[in-house]
Amino acid sequence: MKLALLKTPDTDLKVSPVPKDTAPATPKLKQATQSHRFDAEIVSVTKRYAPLGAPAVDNISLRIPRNSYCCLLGPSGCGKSTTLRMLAGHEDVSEGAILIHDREITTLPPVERGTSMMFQDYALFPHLTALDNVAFSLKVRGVAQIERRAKAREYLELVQMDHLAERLPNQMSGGQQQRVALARSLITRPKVLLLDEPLSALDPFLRIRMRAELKRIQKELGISFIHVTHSQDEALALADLIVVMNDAVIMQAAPAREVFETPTNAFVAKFLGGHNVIQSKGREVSVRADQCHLGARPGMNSLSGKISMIEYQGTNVRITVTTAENEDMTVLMPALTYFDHAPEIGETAQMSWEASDEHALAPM
Ligand SMILES: Nc1ncnc2c1ncn2[C@@H]1O[C@H](COP(=O)(O)OP(=O)(O)OP(=O)(O)O)[C@@H](O)[C@H]1O
Repeated sequence: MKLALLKTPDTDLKVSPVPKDTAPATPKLKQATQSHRFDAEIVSVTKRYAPLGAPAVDNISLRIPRNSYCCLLGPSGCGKSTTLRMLAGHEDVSEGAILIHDREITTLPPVERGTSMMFQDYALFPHLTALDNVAFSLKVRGVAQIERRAKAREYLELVQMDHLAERLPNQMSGGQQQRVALARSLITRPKVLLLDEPLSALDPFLRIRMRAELKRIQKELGISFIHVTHSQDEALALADLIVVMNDAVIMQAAPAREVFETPTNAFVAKFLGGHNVIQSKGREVSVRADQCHLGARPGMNSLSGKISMIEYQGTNVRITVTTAENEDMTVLMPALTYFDHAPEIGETAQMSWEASDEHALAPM
């Protein structure tokens, strides 16, 4: 590949301090309209940590449309963090190219790429207040104190932490530190924000609250966020674009609803959960667990097995039917229906589904 061909005229390469005229008293943070088609593009990128070893990322291509919330989702070791680190410039690309706003940045140092990274452990400076932590990168860039503090306040307001501006990190909760870390990574006005498992250190309640906040802030700023996660729920809740990875390659990249409703192959269907992968009339299909029923029904396809697990989930009950071939199938039924005739573990059961709810899977 001739990477030079991908270069576009550079109008925004300089690592300039935030322009002086962009520090309004009230936040006006949305980025100006620009003409690029994609916020980020990955073009046939491969990463090999060892010259002869298996690639950690193997010839992946991805286009992230403007103003997208993109989640990189996949099991441990599939190459998500490596992809993120290559976007950030923390890891060299072995082959291929990366573009941000149509400009090739493959070999540029992190600070010149228009990206910013928010780390899992927040990495705040312990001796600096929230305000000074957020202002820090502007200080490094030579922005005057009054201006950088005004700007830092604006970003603390965005993450609803302005009331704790003078607190040190050890005087803040994990969730509050995370908001400060988010403000700190946004103050340089990145074109794309990279987030490596940003919610994993939070308790489940806070995680759900923060993910709503992340989505709000992403839409408010009008930039793309690329967020690495192991969590299917998190990706489905947040993402405009879900990128499912496995074994160093992209299995599917599509809007959340499309990935859930039409997984491309058995890996995606199983990894997302909520699907049964079934051999039906000589082909492999997925059927959503909430479209499967307990008991044989006329005109429907069915299989038989034994009920091996019943999990009460509040709104729904999740019932596992284990077949003679030792395959676990799931029926997700409304709790109210379940309690009408509560089946029990060990019972022989039929699982049925409409042929029209079958979704054909591509061979892997
Ligand atoms: N610095 C490194 N040197 C050598 N191999 C590495 C390095 N970093 C990652 N790898 C390998 O590259 C592959 C992809 O790792 P990566 O960290 O990108 O996966 P991941 O999907 O982010 O996993 P996790 O969810 O566990 O963080 C793995 O096999 C890993 O062992």
